Amino acid sequence: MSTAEQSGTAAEGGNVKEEKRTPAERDALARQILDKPGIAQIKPEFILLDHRIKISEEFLSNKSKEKLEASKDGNEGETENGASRDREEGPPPSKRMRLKGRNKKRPVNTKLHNSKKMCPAVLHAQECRFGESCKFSHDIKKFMAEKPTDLGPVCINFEKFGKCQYGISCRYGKSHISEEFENIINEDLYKEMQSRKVVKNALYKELQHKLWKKKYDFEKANRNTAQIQTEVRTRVDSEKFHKEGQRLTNSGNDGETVKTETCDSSSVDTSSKTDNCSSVLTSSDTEMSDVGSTKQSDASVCLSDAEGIRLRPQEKKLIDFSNKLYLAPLTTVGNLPFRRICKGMGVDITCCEMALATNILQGQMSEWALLKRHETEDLFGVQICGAFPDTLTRCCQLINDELSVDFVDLNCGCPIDLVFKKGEGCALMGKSNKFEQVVRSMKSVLDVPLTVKLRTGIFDNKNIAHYLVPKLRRWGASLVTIHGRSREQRYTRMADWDYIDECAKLGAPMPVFGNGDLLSYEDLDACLKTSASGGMVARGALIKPWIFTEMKERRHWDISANERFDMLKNYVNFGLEHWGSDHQGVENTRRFLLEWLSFLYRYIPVGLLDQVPQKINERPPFYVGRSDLETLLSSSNCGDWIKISEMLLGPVPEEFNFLPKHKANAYK
Ligand SMILES: Cc1cc2nc3c(=O)[nH]c(=O)nc-3n(C[C@H](O)[C@H](O)[C@H](O)COP(=O)(O)O)c2cc1C
Repeated sequence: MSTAEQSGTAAEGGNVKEEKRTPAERDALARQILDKPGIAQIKPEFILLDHRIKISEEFLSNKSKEKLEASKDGNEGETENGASRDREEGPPPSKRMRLKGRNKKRPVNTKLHNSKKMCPAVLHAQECRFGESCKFSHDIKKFMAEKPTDLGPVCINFEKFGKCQYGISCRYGKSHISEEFENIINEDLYKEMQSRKVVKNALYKELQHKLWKKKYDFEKANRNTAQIQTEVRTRVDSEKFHKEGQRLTNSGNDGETVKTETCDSSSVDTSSKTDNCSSVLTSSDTEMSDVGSTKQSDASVCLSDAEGIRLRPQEKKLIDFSNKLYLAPLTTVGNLPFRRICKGMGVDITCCEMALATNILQGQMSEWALLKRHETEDLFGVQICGAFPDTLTRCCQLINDELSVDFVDLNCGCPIDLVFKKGEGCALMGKSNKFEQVVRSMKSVLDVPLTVKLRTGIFDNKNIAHYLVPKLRRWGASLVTIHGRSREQRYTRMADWDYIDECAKLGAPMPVFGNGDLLSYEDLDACLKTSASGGMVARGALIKPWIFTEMKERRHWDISANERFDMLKNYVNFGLEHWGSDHQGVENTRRFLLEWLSFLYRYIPVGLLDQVPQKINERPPFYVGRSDLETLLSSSNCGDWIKISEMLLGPVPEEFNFLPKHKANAYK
């Protein structure tokens, strides 16, 4: 039985018999639960057998109070939004249900009807060019009369930038909307902030049009890709020819076939078990020719540019990645406001969420939004994902020429079917020749370092990263990060740090970062005892962003619930800055906050633990915090996350629904 199943069974027992137990029996059961392996060691006095979170009424919105009343009448099973249940209620879901994926059929976010939105032109005191046919409201008085009451007295955008661009539609408009419904501007502050460029990498209209009309000049990328593709293909053909000749000679001699290393010249053989790294070290005959060809092509590609001044390899920007703390790219949750929180907690390297190269090349606004960089992000990279050398190289040229980034990361770890089946993400690991073309071509158009994020391999027990790491060094990667699990494993097992160690040795002197299960400074210490040059933190940062402070100061921080709540307030303010302070901005901020809360609740306060540190895959029994707020923050109940969002962003709109997007927030 798995750890999670064990804990589930124990807790279920607790729920069913709760009414009939004496205090002594309850205590005994609590200890029994605690003694189970894989369960976080919470001090017995905090263990709660009745799992319903008790929250002071002051924290509850009117809607929540109504729901609470309803639940007292017996409708306890469903949470506030009717979407999720307490994790120990009812029979455990079948394997099929668990594997089904929660993000299918997720409820769609409710959107305000266009007639209830102000026309953007009117908002900015301009004339609307659509006139009568405009689908938005032009009636300012009606709009203001119907507008719900403000969510707070202070608008973060007005306070920080001297002007709130959401004008009268701002949900915190009291501070900057005059009695005549005009948007007040603090001119001095506004001018100062305009010149500062707090957020970089926005897509401007002219560039978007060029991309839409396919008028951007990708000559450099196209030329380099074609040249490198020809080189790789010629080498592969000559190797094939050579091998075939050898095979014929040998079969002519004594009938034996010769087994040769397939890794350099063809697709990585993912069907054979390749756990022994020594084979890579000894099969270096092709390595030498590889090194030669890479060097030669790099030189020719980088120095043959006639159109302008190009950087020679030794002039390109170098980054010393070693011993830096790296916040992993995190789709949906690793947004700019969250990265600002982590910067405040001491992280060194930040990276944007994975962006698809094809969408960037098409000038899609939503994809470009992922590439935005805040001024506090002093070592910042963008992560791109794609399948083909030409698209990825063009995307790199665009990033290199138009954006402010310190490095570009190639995603070769994404396991999801949608990406994998297109030959992107993790699939590149299984195509050695294509992988070489991709990395060398991308590298050839970049003036900043190229980094690569890998998994141990595609299939369980068939590790292939050790083949690829030395090659990536030769192809020009400046850093490789290895997530110590295969695509097939997802999060079902602990990351394999011994294997990461072996790969890091093979990659030297190129730095190799380890990634997987880091949740405390002790975990980082263990990581740095391997040959890895540093650690990348993913879920650990979502569960406790102050992990970076703990790692830097080498201590456990018994952070109070109030401090954690203040952190959420900061996040919400960053969110209103980033997504906007009008209705849509508030609801976007709420949605991303809820996604984050679906990880954050897993933090167990240090002061409650019998055994420090908390481990990432340990599931705690139900417990009470040292205050109502601490208890609320530890709730795994989706309805409680919504309550927290209401404490920060006011009541949810009617028919509000939420289901977390990522399955990785579950213990299994
Ligand atoms: C919510 C979530 C989103 C992720 N998004 C990305 C991503 O966009 N790009 C990527 O390379 N890895 C992504 N990952 C994988 C993580 O970067 C990391 O490799 C993995 O979670 C293992 O690290 P951990 O054990 O510290 O969580 C994501 C992981 C999670 C949990």
